[in-house]
Amino acid sequence: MTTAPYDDSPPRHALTVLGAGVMGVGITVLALGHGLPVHLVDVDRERLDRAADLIDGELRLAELMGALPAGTPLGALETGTSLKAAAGATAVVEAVTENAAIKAAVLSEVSGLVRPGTLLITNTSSIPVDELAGALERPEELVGTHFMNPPYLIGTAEVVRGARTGDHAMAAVAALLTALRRRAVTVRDAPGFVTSRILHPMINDAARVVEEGTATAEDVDALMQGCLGHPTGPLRTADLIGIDNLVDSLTVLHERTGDEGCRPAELLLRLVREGRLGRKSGRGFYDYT
Ligand SMILES: NC(=O)c1ccc[n+]([C@@H]2O[C@H](COP(=O)([O-])OP(=O)(O)OC[C@H]3O[C@@H](n4cnc5c(N)ncnc54)[C@H](O)[C@@H]3O)[C@@H](O)[C@H]2O)c1
Repeated sequence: MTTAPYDDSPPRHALTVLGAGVMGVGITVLALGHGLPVHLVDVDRERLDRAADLIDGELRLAELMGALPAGTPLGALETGTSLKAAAGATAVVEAVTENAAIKAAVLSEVSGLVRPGTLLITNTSSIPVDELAGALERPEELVGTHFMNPPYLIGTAEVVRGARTGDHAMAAVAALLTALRRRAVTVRDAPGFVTSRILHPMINDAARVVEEGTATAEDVDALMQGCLGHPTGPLRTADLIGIDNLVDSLTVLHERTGDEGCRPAELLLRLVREGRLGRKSGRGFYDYT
Protein backbone atom coordinates (compact mmCIF):
# COMPACT_ATOMS: atom_id res chain seq x y z
CA MET A 1 0.00 0.00 0.00
CA THR A 2 1.29 3.47 -0.85
CA THR A 3 0.46 6.46 1.26
CA ALA A 4 0.28 10.01 0.02
CA PRO A 5 3.21 12.09 1.22
CA TYR A 6 2.38 14.59 3.90
CA ASP A 7 2.09 18.13 2.62
CA ASP A 8 4.14 19.96 5.20
CA SER A 9 4.73 23.06 3.08
CA PRO A 10 3.64 26.23 4.90
CA PRO A 11 0.23 27.66 3.82
CA ARG A 12 0.54 30.25 1.07
CA HIS A 13 -1.77 32.61 2.92
CA ALA A 14 -3.03 32.39 6.50
CA LEU A 15 -4.57 35.58 7.83
CA THR A 16 -5.00 37.03 11.27
CA VAL A 17 -7.65 39.75 11.20
CA LEU A 18 -7.68 42.17 14.15
CA GLY A 19 -11.08 43.69 14.99
CA ALA A 20 -14.38 41.87 14.56
CA GLY A 21 -16.47 44.94 13.65
CA VAL A 22 -18.05 45.86 10.32
CA MET A 23 -14.80 45.60 8.34
CA GLY A 24 -13.15 42.74 10.23
CA VAL A 25 -16.24 40.63 9.54
CA GLY A 26 -16.34 41.63 5.86
CA ILE A 27 -12.62 41.00 5.27
CA THR A 28 -12.95 37.62 7.02
CA VAL A 29 -15.86 36.69 4.71
CA LEU A 30 -13.79 37.69 1.67
CA ALA A 31 -10.82 35.59 2.80
CA LEU A 32 -12.79 32.50 3.92
CA GLY A 33 -14.78 32.59 0.68
CA HIS A 34 -11.52 32.47 -1.27
CA GLY A 35 -10.33 29.44 0.72
CA LEU A 36 -7.93 31.27 3.07
CA PRO A 37 -7.86 30.34 6.77
CA VAL A 38 -8.55 33.24 9.16
CA HIS A 39 -7.94 33.79 12.85
CA LEU A 40 -10.22 36.65 13.90
CA VAL A 41 -9.21 38.56 17.05
CA ASP A 42 -11.12 41.13 19.07
CA VAL A 43 -10.78 42.43 22.63
CA ASP A 44 -14.53 42.02 23.07
CA ARG A 45 -15.73 38.39 23.42
CA GLU A 46 -19.35 39.38 22.69
CA ARG A 47 -18.30 41.01 19.42
CA LEU A 48 -16.55 37.80 18.43
CA ASP A 49 -19.63 35.69 19.18
CA ARG A 50 -21.82 38.05 17.17
CA ALA A 51 -19.21 38.10 14.37
CA ALA A 52 -19.40 34.32 13.97
CA ASP A 53 -23.15 34.57 13.18
CA LEU A 54 -22.67 37.59 10.92
CA ILE A 55 -19.92 35.76 9.00
CA ASP A 56 -22.23 32.78 8.35
CA GLY A 57 -24.96 35.08 7.04
CA GLU A 58 -22.62 37.20 4.92
CA LEU A 59 -20.95 34.10 3.44
CA ARG A 60 -24.38 32.89 2.30
CA LEU A 61 -25.17 36.34 0.87
CA ALA A 62 -21.81 36.55 -0.93
CA GLU A 63 -22.36 33.07 -2.39
CA LEU A 64 -25.88 33.96 -3.54
CA MET A 65 -24.55 37.11 -5.21
CA GLY A 66 -21.89 35.12 -7.06
CA ALA A 67 -19.13 37.04 -5.26
CA LEU A 68 -17.10 33.95 -4.30
CA PRO A 69 -15.13 31.60 -6.58
CA ALA A 70 -17.27 28.53 -7.36
CA GLY A 71 -15.97 25.19 -6.08
CA THR A 72 -13.43 26.67 -3.65
CA PRO A 73 -13.82 25.11 -0.19
CA LEU A 74 -14.23 27.73 2.51
CA GLY A 75 -11.19 28.53 4.63
CA ALA A 76 -11.27 27.54 8.31
CA LEU A 77 -12.29 30.19 10.85
CA GLU A 78 -10.91 30.48 14.36
CA THR A 79 -11.69 33.31 16.76
CA GLY A 80 -10.07 34.48 19.96
CA THR A 81 -9.14 37.42 22.17
CA SER A 82 -5.37 36.90 22.16
CA LEU A 83 -3.06 38.68 19.75
CA LYS A 84 -0.65 35.74 20.06
CA ALA A 85 -2.69 34.06 17.26
CA ALA A 86 -0.83 36.38 14.88
CA ALA A 87 2.47 34.54 15.46
CA GLY A 88 1.76 31.93 12.75
CA ALA A 89 0.13 34.23 10.20
CA THR A 90 1.49 35.00 6.74
CA ALA A 91 -0.31 38.35 6.92
CA VAL A 92 -2.06 40.38 9.61
CA VAL A 93 -4.92 42.71 8.70
CA GLU A 94 -5.58 45.36 11.34
CA ALA A 95 -9.23 46.56 11.26
CA VAL A 96 -9.69 47.95 14.79
CA THR A 97 -11.35 51.22 15.81
CA GLU A 98 -10.25 54.31 13.81
CA ASN A 99 -8.10 55.77 16.58
CA ALA A 100 -4.38 56.38 16.03
CA ALA A 101 -3.35 55.51 19.63
CA ILE A 102 -5.32 52.23 19.63
CA LYS A 103 -4.01 51.23 16.21
CA ALA A 104 -0.39 52.12 17.05
CA ALA A 105 -0.57 50.04 20.26
CA VAL A 106 -2.05 46.98 18.52
CA LEU A 107 0.33 47.17 15.56
CA SER A 108 3.33 47.63 17.82
CA GLU A 109 2.39 44.55 19.86
CA VAL A 110 1.69 42.43 16.80
CA SER A 111 4.93 43.51 15.17
CA GLY A 112 6.77 42.00 18.13
CA LEU A 113 4.91 38.68 17.75
CA VAL A 114 5.10 37.89 14.02
CA ARG A 115 8.02 36.38 12.12
CA PRO A 116 10.18 39.10 10.51
CA GLY A 117 9.03 39.60 6.93
CA THR A 118 5.34 39.03 7.74
CA LEU A 119 3.04 41.41 5.88
CA LEU A 120 1.22 43.86 8.17
CA ILE A 121 -1.81 45.60 6.69
CA THR A 122 -3.72 48.48 8.20
CA ASN A 123 -7.26 49.00 6.95
CA THR A 124 -7.36 52.55 8.36
CA SER A 125 -9.67 54.95 6.51
CA SER A 126 -7.67 58.09 7.13
CA ILE A 127 -4.62 57.79 9.39
CA PRO A 128 -1.40 58.17 7.37
CA VAL A 129 0.35 54.80 7.10
CA ASP A 130 3.74 56.25 7.97
CA GLU A 131 2.33 57.72 11.19
CA LEU A 132 1.35 54.16 12.25
CA ALA A 133 4.60 52.67 10.91
CA GLY A 134 6.45 54.75 13.50
CA ALA A 135 5.11 52.38 16.19
CA LEU A 136 6.57 49.24 14.59
CA GLU A 137 9.81 47.37 15.14
CA ARG A 138 10.10 47.01 11.35
CA PRO A 139 8.19 49.88 9.68
CA GLU A 140 8.96 48.50 6.21
CA GLU A 141 6.45 45.68 6.82
CA LEU A 142 3.37 47.95 7.03
CA VAL A 143 1.13 48.68 4.01
CA GLY A 144 -2.23 50.46 3.96
CA THR A 145 -4.98 48.51 2.25
CA HIS A 146 -8.30 50.25 2.31
CA PHE A 147 -10.87 47.53 1.66
CA MET A 148 -14.28 49.05 1.00
CA ASN A 149 -17.49 47.93 2.62
CA PRO A 150 -18.53 45.18 1.95
CA PRO A 151 -15.09 43.91 0.86
CA TYR A 152 -16.46 40.75 -0.79
CA LEU A 153 -18.69 42.79 -3.14
CA ILE A 154 -16.30 45.63 -3.99
CA GLY A 155 -13.64 44.43 -6.39
CA THR A 156 -11.12 47.26 -5.99
CA ALA A 157 -8.97 48.08 -2.96
CA GLU A 158 -6.97 51.27 -2.40
CA VAL A 159 -3.39 50.31 -1.50
CA VAL A 160 -1.32 52.92 0.33
CA ARG A 161 2.46 52.84 0.28
CA GLY A 162 3.94 54.68 3.25
CA ALA A 163 7.29 56.47 3.05
CA ARG A 164 8.97 53.52 4.80
CA THR A 165 6.96 50.64 3.25
CA GLY A 166 9.38 48.13 1.70
CA ASP A 167 9.29 46.40 -1.71
CA HIS A 168 8.86 43.00 -0.02
CA ALA A 169 5.65 44.15 1.68
CA MET A 170 4.36 45.67 -1.57
CA ALA A 171 4.96 42.36 -3.40
CA ALA A 172 3.29 40.42 -0.56
CA VAL A 173 0.19 42.63 -0.59
CA ALA A 174 -0.07 42.29 -4.37
CA ALA A 175 0.06 38.47 -4.05
CA LEU A 176 -2.58 38.50 -1.32
CA LEU A 177 -4.94 40.77 -3.28
CA THR A 178 -4.50 38.53 -6.35
CA ALA A 179 -5.47 35.50 -4.23
CA LEU A 180 -8.53 37.47 -3.09
CA ARG A 181 -9.29 38.54 -6.71
CA ARG A 182 -9.21 42.25 -5.78
CA ARG A 183 -7.87 44.91 -8.12
CA ALA A 184 -5.30 47.14 -6.38
CA VAL A 185 -4.91 50.84 -7.06
CA THR A 186 -1.77 52.08 -5.30
CA VAL A 187 -1.58 55.67 -4.07
CA ARG A 188 0.77 57.82 -2.02
CA ASP A 189 0.35 58.23 1.72
CA ALA A 190 -1.69 61.24 2.95
CA PRO A 191 -4.53 61.81 5.45
CA GLY A 192 -7.57 60.00 3.98
CA PHE A 193 -5.52 58.91 0.91
CA VAL A 194 -7.90 59.33 -2.08
CA THR A 195 -11.24 57.75 -1.26
CA SER A 196 -11.83 59.01 2.31
CA ARG A 197 -10.36 62.43 1.49
CA ILE A 198 -13.06 62.87 -1.15
CA LEU A 199 -15.98 60.78 0.15
CA HIS A 200 -16.03 61.63 3.85
CA PRO A 201 -16.20 65.47 3.54
CA MET A 202 -18.92 64.93 0.89
CA ILE A 203 -20.99 62.86 3.33
CA ASN A 204 -20.32 65.52 6.00
CA ASP A 205 -21.77 68.16 3.64
CA ALA A 206 -24.79 65.95 2.96
CA ALA A 207 -25.40 65.78 6.74
CA ARG A 208 -25.07 69.59 6.96
CA VAL A 209 -27.67 70.01 4.20
CA VAL A 210 -30.10 67.94 6.30
CA GLU A 211 -29.09 69.79 9.51
CA GLU A 212 -29.79 73.16 7.83
CA GLY A 213 -33.26 71.98 6.77
CA THR A 214 -32.62 72.25 3.04
CA ALA A 215 -33.83 68.70 2.39
CA THR A 216 -34.58 65.41 4.13
CA ALA A 217 -32.05 62.55 4.13
CA GLU A 218 -34.32 60.68 1.68
CA ASP A 219 -34.36 63.64 -0.74
CA VAL A 220 -30.59 64.22 -0.52
CA ASP A 221 -30.01 60.56 -1.39
CA ALA A 222 -32.68 60.58 -4.13
CA LEU A 223 -31.04 63.58 -5.81
CA MET A 224 -27.50 62.23 -5.49
CA GLN A 225 -28.65 58.89 -6.89
CA GLY A 226 -31.09 60.07 -9.54
CA CYS A 227 -29.20 63.11 -10.85
CA LEU A 228 -25.56 62.36 -10.11
CA GLY A 229 -25.40 58.57 -10.35
CA HIS A 230 -24.23 57.93 -6.78
CA PRO A 231 -25.03 54.22 -6.20
CA THR A 232 -26.77 54.52 -2.82
CA GLY A 233 -26.73 58.20 -1.84
CA PRO A 234 -24.27 59.67 0.70
CA LEU A 235 -26.45 59.24 3.78
CA ARG A 236 -27.28 55.58 3.10
CA THR A 237 -23.52 55.19 2.65
CA ALA A 238 -23.00 56.86 6.05
CA ASP A 239 -25.32 54.26 7.61
CA LEU A 240 -23.41 51.46 5.89
CA ILE A 241 -20.01 52.77 7.05
CA GLY A 242 -21.16 53.34 10.64
CA ILE A 243 -21.64 56.94 11.81
CA ASP A 244 -19.23 56.54 14.74
CA ASN A 245 -16.52 55.37 12.34
CA LEU A 246 -17.32 58.23 9.95
CA VAL A 247 -16.99 60.79 12.79
CA ASP A 248 -13.65 59.23 13.84
CA SER A 249 -12.37 59.39 10.27
CA LEU A 250 -13.53 63.02 9.79
CA THR A 251 -11.82 63.93 13.08
CA VAL A 252 -8.56 62.37 11.85
CA LEU A 253 -8.88 64.32 8.60
CA HIS A 254 -9.75 67.59 10.35
CA GLU A 255 -6.85 67.29 12.82
CA ARG A 256 -4.30 66.42 10.13
CA THR A 257 -5.39 68.74 7.27
CA GLY A 258 -6.94 71.70 9.13
CA ASP A 259 -9.73 71.60 6.51
CA GLU A 260 -12.87 72.98 8.21
CA GLY A 261 -15.00 70.97 5.78
CA CYS A 262 -13.82 67.88 7.65
CA ARG A 263 -14.99 69.04 11.09
CA PRO A 264 -17.77 66.51 11.86
CA ALA A 265 -21.26 68.02 11.35
CA GLU A 266 -23.28 68.56 14.53
CA LEU A 267 -25.97 66.18 13.21
CA LEU A 268 -23.43 63.34 12.91
CA LEU A 269 -22.21 63.97 16.45
CA ARG A 270 -25.80 63.96 17.72
CA LEU A 271 -26.58 60.65 16.01
CA VAL A 272 -23.52 59.09 17.66
CA ARG A 273 -24.56 60.46 21.09
CA GLU A 274 -28.01 58.91 20.57
CA GLY A 275 -26.51 55.54 19.61
CA ARG A 276 -27.88 55.85 16.07
CA LEU A 277 -24.79 54.43 14.39
CA GLY A 278 -26.38 53.24 11.15
CA ARG A 279 -27.02 49.68 10.00
CA LYS A 280 -24.90 48.15 12.74
CA SER A 281 -27.13 49.56 15.51
CA GLY A 282 -30.40 49.23 13.56
CA ARG A 283 -30.89 52.97 13.09
CA GLY A 284 -28.98 55.94 11.70
CA PHE A 285 -30.34 58.29 9.05
CA TYR A 286 -32.69 55.38 8.20
CA ASP A 287 -34.44 52.72 10.27
CA TYR A 288 -33.36 49.10 9.69
CA THR A 289 -35.30 47.43 12.49
N1 LIG B 1 -16.93 50.83 8.17
C1 LIG B 1 -16.46 51.03 6.95
O1 LIG B 1 -17.24 51.16 5.98
C2 LIG B 1 -14.97 51.11 6.72
C3 LIG B 1 -14.50 51.07 5.39
C4 LIG B 1 -13.12 51.07 5.18
C5 LIG B 1 -12.24 51.14 6.27
N2 LIG B 1 -12.73 51.19 7.53
C6 LIG B 1 -11.77 51.22 8.64
O2 LIG B 1 -11.68 49.88 9.16
C7 LIG B 1 -11.39 49.94 10.57
C8 LIG B 1 -12.49 49.20 11.35
O3 LIG B 1 -13.71 49.86 11.10
P1 LIG B 1 -15.12 49.19 11.48
O4 LIG B 1 -16.16 49.97 10.76
O5 LIG B 1 -15.02 47.72 11.32
O6 LIG B 1 -15.18 49.54 13.05
P2 LIG B 1 -16.11 48.89 14.17
O7 LIG B 1 -16.30 49.93 15.19
O8 LIG B 1 -17.31 48.24 13.55
O9 LIG B 1 -15.19 47.69 14.76
C9 LIG B 1 -13.98 47.93 15.41
C10 LIG B 1 -13.66 46.69 16.22
O10 LIG B 1 -12.33 46.80 16.73
C11 LIG B 1 -12.33 46.20 18.00
N3 LIG B 1 -11.15 46.61 18.73
C12 LIG B 1 -10.90 47.79 19.35
N4 LIG B 1 -9.67 47.78 19.92
C13 LIG B 1 -9.14 46.55 19.64
C14 LIG B 1 -7.91 45.92 19.95
N5 LIG B 1 -6.98 46.57 20.69
N6 LIG B 1 -7.67 44.67 19.52
C15 LIG B 1 -8.62 43.99 18.80
N7 LIG B 1 -9.82 44.54 18.48
C16 LIG B 1 -10.06 45.80 18.89
C17 LIG B 1 -13.65 46.64 18.63
O11 LIG B 1 -14.02 45.82 19.73
C18 LIG B 1 -14.59 46.48 17.43
O12 LIG B 1 -15.17 45.18 17.39
C19 LIG B 1 -11.30 51.42 10.93
O13 LIG B 1 -9.97 51.83 10.83
C20 LIG B 1 -12.15 52.07 9.83
O14 LIG B 1 -11.82 53.42 9.64
C21 LIG B 1 -14.08 51.17 7.79
